[in-house]
Amino acid sequence: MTEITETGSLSARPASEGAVGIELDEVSKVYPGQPVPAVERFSMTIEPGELVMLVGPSGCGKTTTMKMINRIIEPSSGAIRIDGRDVLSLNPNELRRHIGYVIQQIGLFPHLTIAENIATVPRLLGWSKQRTAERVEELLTTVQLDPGVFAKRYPRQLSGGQQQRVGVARALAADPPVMLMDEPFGATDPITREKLQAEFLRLQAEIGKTIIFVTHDFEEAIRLGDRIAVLSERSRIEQFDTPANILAAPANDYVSSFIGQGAALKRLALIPVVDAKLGQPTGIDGSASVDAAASLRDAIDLLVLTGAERVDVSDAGRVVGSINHAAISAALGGVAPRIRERG
Ligand SMILES: Nc1ncnc2c1ncn2[C@@H]1O[C@H](COP(=O)(O)OP(=O)(O)OP(=O)(O)O)[C@@H](O)[C@H]1O
Repeated sequence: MTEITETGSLSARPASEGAVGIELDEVSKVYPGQPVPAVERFSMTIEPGELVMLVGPSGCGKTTTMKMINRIIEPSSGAIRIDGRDVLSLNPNELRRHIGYVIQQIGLFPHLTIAENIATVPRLLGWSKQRTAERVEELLTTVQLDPGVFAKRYPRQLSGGQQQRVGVARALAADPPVMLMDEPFGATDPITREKLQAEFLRLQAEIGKTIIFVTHDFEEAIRLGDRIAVLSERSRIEQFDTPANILAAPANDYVSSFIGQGAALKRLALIPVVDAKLGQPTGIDGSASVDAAASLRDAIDLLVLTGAERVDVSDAGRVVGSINHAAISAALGGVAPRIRERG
């Protein structure tokens, strides 16, 4: 699997060694007293190490679908298997210790320090003090919070974005093979949100967990997901595919309306410059250049910004060709976007 990082470079994203697949088989949920199911016969297979985004409007059943996986909500019918094992046959508490869970409200315990919050599951699992302390330190560093500064603080002494990072660290504490994330960055301002998304992508490139991520933000789904499931009422799957394929060929009007304006521009963000047919270098000394590993959207950006007809493309500081509008259009129409596609 390959993806483009926020800096525009391509990177492999291996599934972590312990990553597991998840299967949902005709899963339904009817809340007591409700005439219609909140989720109706939802089926999906998620590959080990895959990051699947569930995207859909408010009330369509995203959260219910996800919470059935760790049995915070019990399904009314259907089967759920993690690594081939029937989730409904497992002890729910035991199950939840093996599934990381991050939510928008973060849910840190206010009376516990950051270190104690992160240590919640290791403590339940009976880890030694030393092993727990080492893990806490490692995780704080992973989510880019200095342990010396933050370990002993209380949640109220952290900003929203910092608290959200602690939420992610806490979910990762016992190295669960599966992570469920419910609008984890929803409550943060746009700048913090983007930063958290970028950090999260970097982290996932390292840890390769199997992740189900709920969002109502299609842009977020495109940016983060290996595959996106676009859901309508009762968690009906309108399309389940890679971001590139959904943008290139929305299955129906419902999906198109979700994509909104600017589908071509959104697709450009997923295609690397090297996928376009490059021309000869401009030969203009000191002219602006775009990195070969950056996206075609970056190339368009530079063309618009400079007003040039053509800009150079560089690789490791060396000019390897040039790109213009025509080459970018051709890349959109002529080749299948390959970023984020499974390979
Ligand atoms: N405990 C409950 N009892 C009855 N109905 C419920 C309950 N929880 C959720 N619902 C209903 O089930 C449907 C799906 O809710 P769910 O929270 O899964 O949607 P969602 O897509 O996650 O929405 P949002 O994006 O607003 O969080 C909604 O119509 C909701 O009103």
